[in-house]
Amino acid sequence: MADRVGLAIETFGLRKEFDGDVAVDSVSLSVPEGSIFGLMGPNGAGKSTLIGMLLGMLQPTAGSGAILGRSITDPSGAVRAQVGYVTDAQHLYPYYRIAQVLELCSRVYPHWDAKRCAALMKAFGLPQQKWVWSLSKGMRTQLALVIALSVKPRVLILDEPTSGLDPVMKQAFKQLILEEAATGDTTVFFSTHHLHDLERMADHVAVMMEGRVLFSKGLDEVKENARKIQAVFPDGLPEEIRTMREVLKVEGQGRVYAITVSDHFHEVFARVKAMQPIYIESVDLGLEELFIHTVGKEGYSLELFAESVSAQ
Ligand SMILES: Nc1ncnc2c1ncn2[C@@H]1O[C@H](COP(=O)(O)OP(=O)(O)OP(=O)(O)O)[C@@H](O)[C@H]1O
Repeated sequence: MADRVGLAIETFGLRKEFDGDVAVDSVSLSVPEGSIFGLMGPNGAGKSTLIGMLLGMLQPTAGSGAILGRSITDPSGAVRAQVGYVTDAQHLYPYYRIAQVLELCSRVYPHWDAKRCAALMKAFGLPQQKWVWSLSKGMRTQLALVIALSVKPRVLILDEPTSGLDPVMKQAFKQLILEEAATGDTTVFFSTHHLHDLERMADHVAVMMEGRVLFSKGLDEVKENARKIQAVFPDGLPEEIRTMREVLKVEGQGRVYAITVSDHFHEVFARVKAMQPIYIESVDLGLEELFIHTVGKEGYSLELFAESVSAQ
C-alpha cells in the first residue's frame, strides 16, 4: 500500500460479500487530508459495510485500503489511535457508567484530551453517572461524539451520525463537526441518506448505490466541470452530442436543447460551439440534478435515490 502524502483515506477495489451476496463492490476512493468527505446513498447501498472495513471491524473479501498510509487490515490496529468514529451501532460498553467509559478511553487513547472531553460533556449535558445501557439513541450518539473528538483524531469517521438526534442536537452536532474540520488538522468522512447534508457540510462528495461508488469528486471540481449548455442549432441537434461520453442527458424544448455535462465542461462547450449553434450559453447545474442524471445514466432506479434527494 502506497504511503501517499495528501490522502487521509484511500481504498483500492474494496469488496465485501456476505454469504455470496455483494454488499460493497470494487470501491476505490481517495479522501484528501483536511477534507470533509460526504458519502451519500440510500438504505442498503453499502455505506456502513464500507465504513466497517475502514475501521477494521469487517474483513474485506477483496481489495485493500489505508488510513493515513496504514493498511486498514493492519492487525496491530495502530491506526485506530488517530481515528475517531461514530457509528449507528455504537460499540460502547453497556454495563459501564459514562464516567467509567471516559476513564477507560483516557487510558487507551494516547492523545486523549481531557479538557476537551470535559467541555463537550458540559455542552451536551450528559450525566456522568448514567449507565450506558440506559442512554437514549441520541445520547449514545452524543457520547460517541464526545469520545471521537477527545481522541484528537486526525481522521473522524461518522456513519449517519445525526440519524438519532433531534433537530436542535442535529444542528449542534453539525456545528461541532464543522469546527473540528475548520482546524484543518482533521479529515472528516461521513455517510448520510440526504443530499442536503452533503450540500451543507461536505467539500468532497460521493454517491453510493448497490455497493458501488458512482461518483466521487471535490465540490469545486463539480461546480467547474458539471454544468449545462443551452443551445439552439439551425438544423436541430447534431446527433454526435448525444454520444459524447461527458454528456449525461439531452432535453429539447422547442428549438432549445439543454445538454447536461458531467465532466470537462470547457472542452465540451468548445466542441459544441464549433458546431455553430445560433445561440449558446452555459448554465449552473445543482448537485441534485447532477446526481439524478448520473444515477439514471448508470441504469439505477431513480425512485430509490429520489428519497435521499428530497428528504430533509
Ligand atoms: N452482517 C451482515 N450480514 C449479512 N448481510 C449484511 C450484513 N451487513 C450488511 N449486510 C447487507 O449488505 C448490504 C449493505 O448494507 P449496509 O448496512 O452497508 O448499507 P447502508 O448503505 O449502510 O444502509 P443504511 O443506510 O440502511 O444503513 C445490505 O444488503 C445488507 O443487508
